[in-house]
Parts: sequence; structure tokens; C-alpha cells
Amino acid sequence: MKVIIENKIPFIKGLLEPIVDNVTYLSPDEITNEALRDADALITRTRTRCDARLLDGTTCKFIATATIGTDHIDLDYCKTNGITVANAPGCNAPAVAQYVFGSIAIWRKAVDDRRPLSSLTIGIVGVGHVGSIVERWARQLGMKVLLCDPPRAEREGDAMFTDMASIARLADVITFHTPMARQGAHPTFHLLDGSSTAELGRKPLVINSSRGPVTDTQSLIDALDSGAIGAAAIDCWENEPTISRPLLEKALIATPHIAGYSREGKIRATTMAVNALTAHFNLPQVEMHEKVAPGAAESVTLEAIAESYTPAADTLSLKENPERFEQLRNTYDYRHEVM
Ligand SMILES: NC(=O)C1=CN([C@@H]2O[C@H](COP(=O)(O)OP(=O)(O)OC[C@H]3O[C@@H](n4cnc5c(N)ncnc54)[C@H](O)[C@@H]3O)[C@@H](O)[C@H]2O)C=CC1
Ligand SMILES: O=C(O)C(=O)[C@H](O)COP(=O)(O)O
Repeated sequence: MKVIIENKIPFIKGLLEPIVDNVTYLSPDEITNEALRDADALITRTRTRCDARLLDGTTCKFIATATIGTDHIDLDYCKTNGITVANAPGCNAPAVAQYVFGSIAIWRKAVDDRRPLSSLTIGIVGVGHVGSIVERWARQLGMKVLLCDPPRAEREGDAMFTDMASIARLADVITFHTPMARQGAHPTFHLLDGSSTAELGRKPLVINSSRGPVTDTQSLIDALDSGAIGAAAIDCWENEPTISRPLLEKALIATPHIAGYSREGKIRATTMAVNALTAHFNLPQVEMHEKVAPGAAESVTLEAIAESYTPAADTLSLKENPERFEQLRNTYDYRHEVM
């Protein structure tokens, strides 16, 4: 059996070797159709586009991505071609929530906002693994909370949810936690665009740590210029790693897609990917060298979160070295989640 593993996935080396005869580590550039030709499985990250171009004519029938997001994988192609796909739901959700509140703490300092948190409204767009932690912590901090999640509203009823237009009108902080979907019943491509920025009522802090194309770059720039958006915290960008320099310049917080980069999140991601592979191929379960607790801190304060992580240094590094976007990610010193 042959398994290809992306070589930037941490905490994975040596785990599968005792039970798989050929384990090959390759960089994203080396993960090609040719390399996968005789492989049975691929363990990947967001940096490898898994589509017909990569997979046609190969023997690969299983892909595990050590990430929450799956937008780098052509799920329809995989389904049609009998390729099983596993992701790592929730693996780094506490880290992304930590990033959101770390950003709120910086923003409050930057604008010298002395209003109590209890006077602020946060609008959470997408209330899944990440959004639910953001919701729980925001309520604990006394913030007013607005939730927008049409798929959940359809399943659970409207009572808890509002729409994007109300969030635009009423929120002091708007934070996006949806998957990236161009099609389907609830597309998320450019959820924030020129028409939604025209409705902004409170000069909010806008945070995008979901996927770049969920917020339209030009609309963000225009709204920052006009003052309709008070400040932006951008972790996920359109066209990564070739990011918009005007948006980089104008964003208060600008980071290279590292919101989920906690040590705990990476360990959970690797554990989930390896477990999915061993379960799929009926292999013995592998014992991880490093173990971490599931879930996010029960009880937080803004100060405790800001002490555990502030995106200020990551912002400085990206603003000074935008051309090193990928390198900053690949050499990131994984932080600890807030305990
Ligand atoms: N910046 C980073 O490092 C990271 C980014 N992410 C991104 O964050 C996204 C969210 O992560 P999770 O919360 O774990 O995903 P999830 O799948 O648990 O939750 C996503 C939620 O978005 C909702 N949703 C779908 N379409 C929507 C729409 N049109 N409008 C509003 N809500 C909609 C879904 O119903 C669901 O409740 C991931 O898909 C990934 O792209 C995840 C981890 C790290
Ligand atoms: O889990 C996700 O989804 C993410 O966006 C990850 O934090 C991105 O991690 P990489 O796979 O790009 O290292």
C-alpha cells in the first residue's frame, strides 16, 4: 500500500510507517498526477488542489485533508469517481475563535474604544464549529450576539437567526465563519460585497478568517476608504498567496492564513486524518505521540484571550514581507490555544 503525505503536515512523520509499506512525503509542488499514479491514498492540506487534473488515471481512492475546509477538493469529482474524502471537522476551531477575539482586543485598543463589551453587538455569519465557539465566548463576555446561518435556520427554524442585512445594519463587529461555496442552495462567494457594505450602519470591524472569496476584496477596500467599515482583520485572502497590496495596507490586522495555527489544532488535525485513513483501510489504529483535549476553553475573558495570542506580530511580519506569505505559514511557530 502506498500513501502520499504532504510534507508540511506536522506531527505525522513515523506514525504510519509501522503499518504501511510505502509512505512518501512530498511538497505541494511534488504532489502531481504522476506522483499519485500508483498511490492508494493522499493526506493533504489546503495547498493541493485535488481535482480531475491531479487524480484522473491514478489509483488514489482516499483523500484525508488535515483541515476543516474542503474547498481545495473537488468533492463532486471525488464522489463520481469513488474517491472517499475525509476532513478534520472542528480541529482548529478554538484557535480561530482565539484569533477573532485577539483581533477585537487590538481593534478596541487601536480606536481607544472605552465602551463596555456589553454595549457591542457581534454579528456571526456561519455558526458551525468555529462560529459556535465565537458565539459562546461573545455571550460570556456580555456582547450582544446576532447569528446568520441560513442552512441552520432551515433545519432548526428562524427563531435564533437573522439575515445578513440586519447584521450589516446593527453589528459593531462582523465575523465570517462559513465554508467557501460558489454554488448550491447557500453560496458564500462574496457574501460581503458592494451591496452589503452599502447597508453597514455602525462602521464595524470586519473579520474574515473563513476563506478569502467570502468577502469581496474591492468592496472591502472601498468601504475602508469611505469609512463604512471602521477596520478590517483579514486572515484569509482572495488569490492567496498573491494578496491585494491595497487591502494589506488598509487592514488593521493582516495575517497569512494562520488563524487556525495552534499546536493543539494541528495535533487534532493530524490525528483525525490518520484515524480516518486507518479506519478506511481497516488498519490498526495508530497511537499519537502527542495528545490534546478536544473542545475550547469553557470560560474566557478578553484579557485572557489577548494574553494567549495577539495577531499584532503576525500582522507586522506580513505587512513587511507580503511576498513571503507562504513562507510565513510554513515556518509558523504554532501558538497554544487559550486554556
Ligand atoms: N483561517 C483559518 O486558519 C481557518 C479557516 N477555516 C474556515 O472556516 C470555515 C468554517 O469552519 P467551521 O465552523 O469549522 O465550519 P462548519 O462547517 O462547522 O460551519 C460552517 C457553518 O456555515 C454555515 N453556512 C453555510 N453557508 C452559509 C451561508 N451562505 N451563510 C451563512 N452561513 C452559512 C453552515 O450552515 C455551518 O453552520 C471553514 O470552512 C474554513 O473554510 C477553518 C479553520 C481554520
Ligand atoms: O483548517 C482549515 O480549513 C484551514 O484553513 C487551515 O488552518 C489551513 O491550514 P493549511 O492546511 O493551509 O496548513
